[in-house]
Amino acid sequence: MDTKRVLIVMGSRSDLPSMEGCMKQLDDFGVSYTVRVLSAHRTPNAVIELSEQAVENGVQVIIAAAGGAAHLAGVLASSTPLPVIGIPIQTSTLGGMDSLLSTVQMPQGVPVATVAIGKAGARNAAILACQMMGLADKDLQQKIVDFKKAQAEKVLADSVVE
Ligand SMILES: Nc1c(C(=O)O)ncn1[C@@H]1O[C@H](COP(=O)(O)O)[C@@H](O)[C@H]1O
Repeated sequence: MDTKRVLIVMGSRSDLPSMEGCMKQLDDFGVSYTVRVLSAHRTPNAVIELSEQAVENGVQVIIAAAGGAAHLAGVLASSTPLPVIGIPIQTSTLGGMDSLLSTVQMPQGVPVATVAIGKAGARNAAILACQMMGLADKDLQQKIVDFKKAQAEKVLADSVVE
């Protein structure tokens, strides 16, 4: 099996539309990833097993997305030494504030690096994962440098409104 550097886990297939930007951003940086749909509530044993095996499978960063009572990222973080980035999925009932608080408010000793609610957060999770991996991968780090430069140039080019 090919080693994929990023493991993306989402709580439900209903989260997929919110996650497309995350996958696209990793594609743009040329970073390989695996996507799994598993739930800390519905399939707890499978989530723990996946997390426990992540290091030996060659994973470097885990990205976890869940909505509502979003315990997925925290449960993944409980069973791996790898960094876990949590994406709070936007919800129709509480706007994603439920997802945000249940992802970010981890107890001491089990951090989850939580990004913004929804699609912006999903894209930022991919960028943050690449920044982490860029510490030991100078080519990837250079791609981040180029990306930020291009982004800044675009903002400056569009900066004059009238
Ligand atoms: N928050 C969690 C977890 C978990 O934290 O393990 N598992 C599923 N979910 C979330 O439930 C929402 C509704 O899921 P369904 O659409 O399958 O009912 C999704 O946003 C999912 O991430």
